[in-house]
Amino acid sequence: MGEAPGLFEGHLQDFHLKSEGPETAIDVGSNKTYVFGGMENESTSTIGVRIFDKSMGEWMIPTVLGTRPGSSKGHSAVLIDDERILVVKGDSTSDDCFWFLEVNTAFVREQKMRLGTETVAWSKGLIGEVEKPIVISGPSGVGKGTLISKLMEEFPSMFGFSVSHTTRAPRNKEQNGVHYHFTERSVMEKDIEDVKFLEFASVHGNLYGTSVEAVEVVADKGKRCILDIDVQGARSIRASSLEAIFIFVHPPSFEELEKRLRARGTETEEQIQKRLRNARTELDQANSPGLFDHNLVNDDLETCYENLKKLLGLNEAGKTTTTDKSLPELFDVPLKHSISKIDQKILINCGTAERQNSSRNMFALDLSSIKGGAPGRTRGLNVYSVEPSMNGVNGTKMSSCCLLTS
Ligand SMILES: Nc1nc2c(ncn2[C@@H]2O[C@H](COP(=O)(O)OP(=O)(O)O)[C@@H](O)[C@H]2O)c(=O)[nH]1
Ligand SMILES: Nc1ncnc2c1ncn2[C@@H]1O[C@H](COP(=O)(O)OP(=O)(O)O)[C@@H](O)[C@H]1O
Repeated sequence: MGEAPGLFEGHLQDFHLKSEGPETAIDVGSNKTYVFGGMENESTSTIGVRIFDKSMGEWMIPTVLGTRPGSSKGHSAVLIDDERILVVKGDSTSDDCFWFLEVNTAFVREQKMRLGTETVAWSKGLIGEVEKPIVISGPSGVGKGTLISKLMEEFPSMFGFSVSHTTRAPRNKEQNGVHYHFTERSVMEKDIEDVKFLEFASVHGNLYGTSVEAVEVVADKGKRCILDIDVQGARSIRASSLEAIFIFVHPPSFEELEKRLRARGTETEEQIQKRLRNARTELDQANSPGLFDHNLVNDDLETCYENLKKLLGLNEAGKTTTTDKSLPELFDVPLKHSISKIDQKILINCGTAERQNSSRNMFALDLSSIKGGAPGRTRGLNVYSVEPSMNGVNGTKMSSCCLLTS
């Protein structure tokens, strides 16, 4: 904390402030100016964030949540609404140029209360429609893993598994980083403190959790995320900003569940007993109002799998289209570019002397399409190329114009 450096004196009211070096300042409300740029510190290479509180005349260094953008030699920024700022990284491609700094979303407000510090959260913007993640819950031994494996095998380009963290010991054939990230309890507890998990729960005596990164990795590949988590985790996800489809898998009978658990041969008798006790509670909770969207009974495996595909809209035709699914076409955002906000659209002008003949100089980002937010990715960005006109774009008069840095 300290005094505003001379650089900003007299300029802080200016909505689009240009600073020396790769720094940007954006006013949010009448009291705060968010300044970002440079490096956070020598050991991290990311865009740092500071806040100047005008009423107090003090700088604040916020707690920064979410995966951060890599460092950039220049970026532009614009205030979207009183909840978030869009930062466009220069000298990058469209799969890594849109970053949202959440300053007052529900998630950020909640974390501010919890941490007792000024807090912001980064959320990377992903172009294109990504379908909602799928949460699959059900008692131990019901066949969740078997169903998920079948889905991933049949549709490898469509689905990606969210690899959870757990403190339980690996089973014989389980690989670290593939089935789970096997973790020490103390490490996982620290990561939970540092808000690295979307959700976590104590299940059968061990900690399990979905890290923000586990979901982001899948989203970044343009795949639909599948989460195999318990009922407590499903509840937490329901309450979070991650919109998902919730499926509960039932056994045909309690006896059959016990038979499968024993036949799997991965647990000791004591662990089997614990899992069976917990299964009764989980089965009771399957009917909690508003929690699960779909219930499946895994009696005959093939029938259950077909039903799962049906409820996910995967018929033979779907299979053909989804296998051909490709990521959106990439475009470059040069270091020198500018952005402007017009109603619910952001215009990105990539026009430079060298690129004057390029037909792909001007892009529009439709803000009305954005979904989700921190922690995780802001999905479904609709970006398209537009023709500039004398009076703005397609006759729309440009309002605020934003800075570019270099
Ligand atoms: N809340 C939560 N539960 C999880 C997570 N990962 C796995 N689980 C659940 O933990 C329970 C135990 O999983 P596991 O030890 O692999 O045993 P299994 O269900 O018998 O295969 C299952 O109900 C999983 O759905 C997670 O990240 N979060
Ligand atoms: N419909 C089914 N009929 C018979 N056995 C099944 C069926 N579905 C799964 N299994 C078997 O039951 C055991 C438990 O399945 P698994 O997928 O590990 O359950 P979960 O992931 O829910 O703990 C495995 O040995 C699996 O092969």
